[in-house]
Amino acid sequence: MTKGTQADVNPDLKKERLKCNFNIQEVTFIIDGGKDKTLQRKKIEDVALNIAASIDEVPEECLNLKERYDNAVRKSCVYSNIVKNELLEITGLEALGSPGLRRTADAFFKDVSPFMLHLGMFVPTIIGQCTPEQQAHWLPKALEMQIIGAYAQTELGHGTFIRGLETTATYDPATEEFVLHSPTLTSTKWWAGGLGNTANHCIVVAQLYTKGQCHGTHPFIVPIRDLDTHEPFPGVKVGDVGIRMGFNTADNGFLRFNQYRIPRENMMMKNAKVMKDGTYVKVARHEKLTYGTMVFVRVTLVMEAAFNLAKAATIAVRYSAVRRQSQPKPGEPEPQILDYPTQQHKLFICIATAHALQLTGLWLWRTFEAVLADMRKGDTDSLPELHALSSCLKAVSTSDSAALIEQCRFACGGHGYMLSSNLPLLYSFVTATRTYEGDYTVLLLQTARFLVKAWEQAESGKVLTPTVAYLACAAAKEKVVWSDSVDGMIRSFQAVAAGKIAACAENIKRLTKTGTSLEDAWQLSTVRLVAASEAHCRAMICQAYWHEVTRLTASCSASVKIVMEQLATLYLVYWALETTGDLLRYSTICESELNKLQLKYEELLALIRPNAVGLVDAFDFRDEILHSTLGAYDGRVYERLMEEALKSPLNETSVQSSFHKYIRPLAKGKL
Ligand SMILES: CCCCCCCCCCCCCCCCCC(=O)SCCNC(=O)CCNC(=O)[C@H](O)C(C)(C)COP(=O)(O)OP(=O)(O)OC[C@H]1O[C@@H](n2cnc3c(N)ncnc32)[C@H](O)[C@@H]1OP(=O)(O)O
Ligand SMILES: Cc1cc2nc3c(=O)[nH]c(=O)nc-3n(C[C@H](O)[C@H](O)[C@H](O)COP(=O)(O)OP(=O)(O)OC[C@H]3O[C@@H](n4cnc5c(N)ncnc54)[C@H](O)[C@@H]3O)c2cc1C
Repeated sequence: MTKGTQADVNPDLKKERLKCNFNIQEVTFIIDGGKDKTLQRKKIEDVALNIAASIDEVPEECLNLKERYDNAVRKSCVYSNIVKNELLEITGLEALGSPGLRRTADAFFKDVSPFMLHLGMFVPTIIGQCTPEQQAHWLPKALEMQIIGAYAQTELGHGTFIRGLETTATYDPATEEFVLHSPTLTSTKWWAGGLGNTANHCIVVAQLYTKGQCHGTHPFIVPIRDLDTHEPFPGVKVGDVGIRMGFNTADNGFLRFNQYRIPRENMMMKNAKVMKDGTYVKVARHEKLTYGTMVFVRVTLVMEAAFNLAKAATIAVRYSAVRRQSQPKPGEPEPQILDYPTQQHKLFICIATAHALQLTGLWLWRTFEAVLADMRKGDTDSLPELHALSSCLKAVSTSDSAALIEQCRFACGGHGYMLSSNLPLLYSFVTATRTYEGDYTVLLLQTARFLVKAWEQAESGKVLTPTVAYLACAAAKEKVVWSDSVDGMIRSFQAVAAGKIAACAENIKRLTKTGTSLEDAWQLSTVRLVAASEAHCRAMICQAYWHEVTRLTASCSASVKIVMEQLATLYLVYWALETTGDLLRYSTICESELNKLQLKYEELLALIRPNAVGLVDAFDFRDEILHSTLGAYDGRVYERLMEEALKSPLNETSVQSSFHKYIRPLAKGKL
């Protein structure tokens, strides 16, 4: 963070920091995943952010669309040189996925880099879908930025239903080439980040045809523009998809092929091959391994959701400590808005959710690495559970994060609406995560498939995988008695999830018994299935969050343990109160226990209040990364709002030319 001199800091924020009763650094280490990780992140931030060339003279939002894109490309080039020359030196390939890199990217780009998908999906797909020989060919070029890539899977007509993609890649053994073709308007590739004007290569997901037979979708690396002139190759039509709600510097593009040829070797052949004579050979043991990049990105998106929510919470909590408004007690000074319990209700759940998602995200990452290690040995048994886990966690984390970032904006009143607060841009960026890399509903329904199967296994007494092991108790019809202890609350969330899954399974059974097809019975149950999947995910987050807090604070100072447990308990109580209908239905909770729970929640708000600023300081965001007039470390909110306002192009002259052209003639009756 950029601390400045103490003299510059807003006096209310100074007092807040004196009130904080725990060691902030210890909490930072927990959030980062360990002291070593914090040190590495800070080193990456120091190296990257010392480069002055990235600083914008005019705020990004004051530039027109084309200027914004050009500026984003300029900064992307500066930034990729830093990554290539400095950061990869520090940590090797690991730097690409490091939180340090993710954070410094935000210091450079208030919106999104047009290179984001190059690092975020093009490089990971090369690593995940290429043979070692192919990797040796493509990876150095991509890391050296000799080629820039995008990931074009979605089409105008299909995003969710991958099996319905229409782009074809037909093998021609005579020339040992694939012929890429876009047979219809709806087969046009659409949305790929970096594709519109920036990328010269693209991973294209297309239906593979060889020897007259379709083998389903496969990924190909496709050169689309000349490396020197950057002109699209003949047979390639590429461009920008038009202005979007956010992501306007991400260069999302469209792409069409007209019988466009690429060498056979450009098929990514780790999981399936086409031999020179056109023979198709399946290498992978699991049907869905070509979906691997999506699983990887979904796993990373859970921590991405935590990261963005932590930024919004930092902005809103610091602002709420500085802002004073209203006079609840006559004759007394106006209170800091952070003193209002309703404001605490809006904001403390944001801090707790950022912790919950970060710690669950770290746990998910370790699970992902373990599954990858198994798969390297040829064992794909845990892939279905990873897919189920990553699908629901991606859906719920991105949805919660977007909703709570918007809540942070509301919590900042009118000033939260200013682009200079950074909350609107943050929201437009994060709300897209609910859709991309798998829509919310669609992913919850993927998890639901796994849950219904697990329920059937539980009923027949089979051994269950760890994340659904709780279903065994429910299948044995063991009644859960409500208790407001942490374990009691987690057990009750699990009972809710189990009850909902059981109701779905029963509904499907009932419908099929009366002659409805299984597909129709499934469709008729999807509203319940989504709810069951969400309940399962919530129970899992509660369990993982509490488990991680207990584990990680075991060797911490007592005050850190207390504040971390207060936050985690707040998360559980908040969700119990949000889902009282479910708890009344599936546990023994009653009116008096609900009243007790509400009191407990209000007590927790009061307990967390003195540590609120300390808790957001522990996220350890430098001002360059927050980009916010309301959230800077020194709390000079009003000064910064005024400084930013003066940068508006509309303040360059005291009279606009439109006055002479229109307003004056209008007043004189001459228009
Ligand atoms: C310079 C700056 C740098 C800064 C760096 C900053 C980094 C920031 C981080 C962010 C970067 C990334 C940005 C990303 C931008 C967006 C990119 C995209 O959207 S790309 C586009 C993303 N697009 C999407 O996400 C599209 C979403 N759609 C889909 O993924 C699929 O169509 C589907 C999964 C919904 C269905 O697939 P379908 O083939 O129809 O399958 P069925 O339903 O018929 O199920 C059959 C069986 O298969 C099973 N199974 C399924 N999947 C998997 C799996 N992965 N595994 C295992 N199993 C799987 C399933 O469980 C079932 O099993 P069972 O029950 O039978 O046992
Ligand atoms: C900012 C942004 C960046 C993107 N970047 C990329 C990229 O780089 N590369 C890329 O390939 N793609 C990219 N995408 C595309 C993205 O992956 C898709 O938009 C996403 O997967 C959703 O698919 P869709 O647009 O087809 O939505 P649809 O599937 O058409 O969804 C519309 C509605 O239908 C519902 N629906 C669809 N199917 C079902 C079902 N089976 N059951 C119940 N409801 C259903 C959905 O829940 C949703 O409410 C990007 C999208 C955005 C917004």
